[in-house]
Amino acid sequence: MSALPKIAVAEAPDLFGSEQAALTAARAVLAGGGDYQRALGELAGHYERLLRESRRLVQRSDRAERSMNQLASQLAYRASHDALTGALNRAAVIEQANRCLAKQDTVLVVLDIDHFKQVNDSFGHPAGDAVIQSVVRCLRQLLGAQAVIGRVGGEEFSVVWPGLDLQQGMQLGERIRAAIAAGDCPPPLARPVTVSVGVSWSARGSTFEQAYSRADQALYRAKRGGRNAVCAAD
Ligand SMILES: Nc1nc2c(ncn2[C@@H]2O[C@H](COP(=O)(O)OP(=O)(O)OP(=O)(O)O)[C@@H](O)[C@H]2O)c(=O)[nH]1
Repeated sequence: MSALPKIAVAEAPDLFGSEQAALTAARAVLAGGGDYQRALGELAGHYERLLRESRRLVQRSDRAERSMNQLASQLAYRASHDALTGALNRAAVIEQANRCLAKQDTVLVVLDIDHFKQVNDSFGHPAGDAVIQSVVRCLRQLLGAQAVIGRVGGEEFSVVWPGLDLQQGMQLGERIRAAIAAGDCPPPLARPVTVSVGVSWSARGSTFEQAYSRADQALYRAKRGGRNAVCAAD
């Protein structure tokens, strides 16, 4: 069997060739004597340049790290928030609710805009979008920035509130219903919309699916009962 031909591997150029040469020359002077001043001068020149370049590289890498961090937090925000309203998206609501339920009893309020299809049909999809945004704005104003407000479907929203009992949950649901019914939506609607609300209370250790399915059944009863109403889960 014939020997395999040797493949020439190109060596990467030494990025610090001239600095290395100056260092070698300085070492030689140090070991055997010679033109100290010249060797030191060359070394100092290279050292200064290296410092300058290093500073520039460190600044550049700091800038790159800052923009990577910004990008990472933007991506994390987009992955957990609804683009139209800035509310938590469904996956983030599930995560937050399960986290709350693992620690304590929790109330889940689910609300759905009444006759929303008519808004879209009468005023167009962009007006419908503005109504969705106004509902979330109203929830934020009413409940504060710390409240866990989510958009769990097209025109369906949720509020997760740990530590409340069912009666307090019903009061919360009623405050939400009343506040939305009292506020005007942006033009061309320029009148209030209403929401139907379902409220469930779940003991610590329950899952989001259990809490949601009971709140959703209550919401369904609120719709069937005539809308613009709050119902508690059995
Ligand atoms: N503008 C807009 N409309 C949406 C969005 N997501 C869902 N929808 C609309 O929401 C409407 C929901 O209609 P339905 O489920 O029939 O409910 P509804 O008309 O609100 O009636 P009820 O819930 O029974 O009171 C549909 O017309 C969807 O197209 C969205 O992001 N923007």
